[in-house]
Amino acid sequence: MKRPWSDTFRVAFAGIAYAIRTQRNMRVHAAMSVLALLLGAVLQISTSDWLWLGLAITIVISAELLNTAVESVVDLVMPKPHPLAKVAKDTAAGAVLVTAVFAVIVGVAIFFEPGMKLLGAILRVMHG
Ligand SMILES: Nc1ncnc2c1ncn2[C@@H]1O[C@H](COP(=O)(O)OP(=O)(O)OP(=O)(O)O)[C@@H](O)[C@H]1O
Repeated sequence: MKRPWSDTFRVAFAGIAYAIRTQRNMRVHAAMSVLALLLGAVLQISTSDWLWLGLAITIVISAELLNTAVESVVDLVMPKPHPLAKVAKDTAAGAVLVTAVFAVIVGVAIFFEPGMKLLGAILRVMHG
C-alpha cells in the first residue's frame, strides 16, 4: 500500500527538524535566512530580488540537508577513519560552501545599495 501524503510530509519535516536540532551550521543558515527575509520586507525589495533571495536560501538549506544526510550515511557505514569517508564528507561540506558563497554574493547584490540608503536616512534623522 502506498504511503499517505501526510506521512511523506511528516518524515520530510522530521528530517528538517533533525538537521536544525543537531547541526550548528544549519541553525546559522536558518537564522541568516530569516534575517534576509525580514530585511527584504523592510527594504521592500523587487519581485526579481525576492526570487534571487529565495533561490539562494533554497540551495543553501538544501545543500545543508544533503550534507547532513551524507554525514549520517558515512557514520553509519564507516564509523572508523577511511579515506573515502573523508572524501564523501569533505565534498559534501564543499557543496555547502559553494552555495553559501553564492548566497553572500546575492545578499550583497540585493542589500548593499538599499541598505546604505536606509543607513544614510537613519543617520540624517539622528543628526537632525
Ligand atoms: N570516517 C571518517 N574517515 C575519515 N575522515 C573522517 C571521517 N569522519 C569524519 N572525517 C573527517 O572529519 C571531518 C569532520 O567530520 P564530522 O563528521 O565531524 O563532520 P562535520 O563537517 O564537522 O559536521 P558536523 O556539523 O556534524 O560537526 C570530515 O570533513 C572529514 O574530513
